[in-house]
Amino acid sequence: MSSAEQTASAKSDKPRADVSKYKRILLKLSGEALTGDAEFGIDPKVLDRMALEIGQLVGIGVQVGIVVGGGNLFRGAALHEAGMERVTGDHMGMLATVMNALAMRDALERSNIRSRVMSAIPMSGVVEHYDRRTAIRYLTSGDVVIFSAGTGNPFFTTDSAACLRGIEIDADVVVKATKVDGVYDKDPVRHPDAVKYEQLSYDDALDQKLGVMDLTAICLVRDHDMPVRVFNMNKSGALLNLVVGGREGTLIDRG
Ligand SMILES: Nc1ncnc2c1ncn2[C@@H]1O[C@H](COP(=O)(O)OP(=O)(O)O)[C@@H](O)[C@H]1O
Ligand SMILES: O=c1ccn([C@@H]2O[C@H](COP(=O)(O)OP(=O)(O)O)[C@@H](O)[C@H]2O)c(=O)[nH]1
Repeated sequence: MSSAEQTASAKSDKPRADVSKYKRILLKLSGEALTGDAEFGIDPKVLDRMALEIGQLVGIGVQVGIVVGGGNLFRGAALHEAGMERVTGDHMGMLATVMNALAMRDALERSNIRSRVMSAIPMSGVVEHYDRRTAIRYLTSGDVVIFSAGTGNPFFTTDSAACLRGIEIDADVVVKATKVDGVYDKDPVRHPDAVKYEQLSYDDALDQKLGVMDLTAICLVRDHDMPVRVFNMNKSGALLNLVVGGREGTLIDRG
């Protein structure tokens, strides 16, 4: 554990799982990851697989908060490019994350994993409004908490929301699930010769504009010394492995 992670763990009040390195994590799932083999929307098979992997963490006593993206349905920037007013597009993007969160909760509950959805935008009768202290109470009691509607504000991304919620709930680490194995010196999808980093400092990630996470999100974790691990969610067992201390993906921290 880095000293930052030890500090984060020491100041939290949650029960400790023995086998895991991290006791409370914030998992960021991108909307696109939910599409799987489908052309658009949500692939139930992907949700079921994710529920299984999240259930393994809950099974060893890890407290799991999740921020879901909405890029499989709507992105404000893309809608704006197509002519829509940006703020309206961002509102649609945030509502898309609520739909994904409901689908995720459904998959978790079908796997007998207790879960809650909270929304940064009040949506009475559909989901609970986000409240930090309530969220921490749910996590402490072992429920998975899915944070939806991003930060509730336009011009942000769900990466920033994940970092924000991770800091707020005093998570030990923010874990970002992607389609690639970690952070590379350039986009590995477009450059087959890209080289993967095992570890990267916040400042290097900012200076090199590495593209795997937006810069607002990286500034936030840097300012609050919150470690981030980027890993491949398509690799079966990778999530559990990294939570028990395996060297999965790339660690972004103080360096
Ligand atoms: N330096 C980089 N290292 C790793 N991935 C990168 C990098 N630059 C760009 N990417 C891209 O970022 C994507 C992962 O970010 P993610 O937020 O999951 O995707 P999206 O923005 O499509 O939801 C990868 O699929 C990869 O193509
Ligand atoms: O705090 C937030 C988070 C998200 N969004 C909107 O919601 C969309 C979906 O989120 P994101 O693109 O981060 O999803 P992902 O790429 O993770 O699927 C974004 O494009 C924004 O339009 C927003 O306005 N504020």
